[in-house]
Amino acid sequence: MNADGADAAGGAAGRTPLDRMPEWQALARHRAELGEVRLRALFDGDAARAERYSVRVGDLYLDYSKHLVTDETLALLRELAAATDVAGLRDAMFRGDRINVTEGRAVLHTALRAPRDAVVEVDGENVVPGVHAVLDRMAGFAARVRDGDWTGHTGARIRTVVNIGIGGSDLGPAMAYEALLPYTLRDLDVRFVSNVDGADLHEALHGLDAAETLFIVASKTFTTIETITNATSAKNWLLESLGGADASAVAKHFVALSTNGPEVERFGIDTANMFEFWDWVGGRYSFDSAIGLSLMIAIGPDRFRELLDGFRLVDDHFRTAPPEANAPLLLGLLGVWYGGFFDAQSHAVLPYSHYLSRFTAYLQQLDMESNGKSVDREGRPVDWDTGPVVWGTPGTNGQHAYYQLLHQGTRMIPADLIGFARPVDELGPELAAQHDLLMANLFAQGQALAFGKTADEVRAEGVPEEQVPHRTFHGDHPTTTVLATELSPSVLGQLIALYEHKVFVQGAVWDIDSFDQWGVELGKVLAKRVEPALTEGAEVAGLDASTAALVARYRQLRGRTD
Ligand SMILES: O=P(O)(O)OC[C@H]1O[C@](O)(CO)[C@@H](O)[C@@H]1O
Repeated sequence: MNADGADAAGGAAGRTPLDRMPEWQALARHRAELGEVRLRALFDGDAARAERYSVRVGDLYLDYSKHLVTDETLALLRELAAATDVAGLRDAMFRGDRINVTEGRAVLHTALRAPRDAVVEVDGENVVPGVHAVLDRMAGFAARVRDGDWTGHTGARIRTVVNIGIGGSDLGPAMAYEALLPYTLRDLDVRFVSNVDGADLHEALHGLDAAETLFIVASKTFTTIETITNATSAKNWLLESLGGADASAVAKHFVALSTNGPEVERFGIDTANMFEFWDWVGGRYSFDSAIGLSLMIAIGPDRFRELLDGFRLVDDHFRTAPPEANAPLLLGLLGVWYGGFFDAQSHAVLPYSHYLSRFTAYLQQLDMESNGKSVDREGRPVDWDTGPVVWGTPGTNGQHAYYQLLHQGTRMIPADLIGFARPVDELGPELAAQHDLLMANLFAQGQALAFGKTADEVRAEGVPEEQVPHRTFHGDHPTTTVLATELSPSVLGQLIALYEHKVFVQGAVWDIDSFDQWGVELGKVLAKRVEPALTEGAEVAGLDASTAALVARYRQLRGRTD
């Protein structure tokens, strides 16, 4: 129960297991009755299918007509959403209920983009004024860095910003920085360091002048070993590079983004240089919080607010659009359909934009850390598949790498094809002209995946009979096409919110806690235990034979054996 006495699981306690729900069983029967679904037949039988199976949200147009579904499928999926109370849990999330049951936390990334006059309460306190206070501080700081008003220890202007963080404290801003490069100050470089492999920091520092470098240490907990290790090395580099400057130099070159003031202070960063956020912001949902500071410096506060507006547009849509036209709900349910009834194990996200080259990596954490769970919210093992493996890279590169498997392999891999009507202005006429070719590829891939090429069509081209099977494309590979106007800050916000809420819908249906991440803990604990074995040859109790042999071999290769 939360402070209001409401059910902490947002009404999910005691829920009938998904696969025993009549609505799930109705879908299973429907799937059996459908048998082989042929998209050619579905399109032939319904001239209006493309129009009917599309939805507009803000600047996004979603075509889901190339999915293996009928009106009945969609109706049954909506019934499943109703039976699993997706809307109830959604409202509980927006309201600030503690729907992250295993951590007892509210899940309020939506409050990060709420308008100033909104009221969102956690334990009776409106969190919105705090959100805007931090945004305003960030805007003030970002403006000073951009204008050259914030200077380093020697009085030099900041020319490079290095964000040190990992997971949700890296992937969002790193992805968005690349996505919005045309909107950035080109003479202010932003680099991202995440890996504890010293090579990452080494390369990021290459060629930098410490006097002109600002480090942003981004960590919700401020205890993440990778980030603290990198930040410590960066601090040492700075002080050394500044000719043995004293610790006061840190105040001009280090700021922190965190929920943990005491740890920030312990690290040696003045909390006056800390931009806070709150435990009700999950790491992978945090990039529109203070964690976005590096991005805000790069694109400026106004553009950052446009990004937040984009998020909010989709939040409002998700809260208010009817189920038939609710884009995140539809996308979530389609994934449930393929995971539950087609044994789809993975989901490809294929952006036809070079600027979105890190988009899928960002979604991997969003989706897989959220929905990679195997017990329900009450801790009972689930008997149904949960989150898929999410993967993909920008088209058209993927076409010349792994699309072969998408077209002719044996696996069911639903995919999202994401493209933009307009190329970015900066490209100039000649490069912008290439955009049509890029988009022709996107449309062609959706078409080929859906409709394939029959053996008769292959024969009609005069292909020798023995080659016909090799050149036949079965088709019926489902895709959603997301066609947006252009890759602007607002559109990026819309896209991310679309996926955030899609992931939410799936977690709600599958009855899992999409907001914890216990699965990352064991590896962290074991790494801490194994490290002394590598460095000092310490005995590690309970080390299995395989790992012990690997450790011994490693020490031998490092010349550390006695
Ligand atoms: O921001 P922090 O606390 O450094 O955590 C970084 C990342 O580590 C994780 O906790 C996983 O280990 C992610 O959920 C999070 O985004």
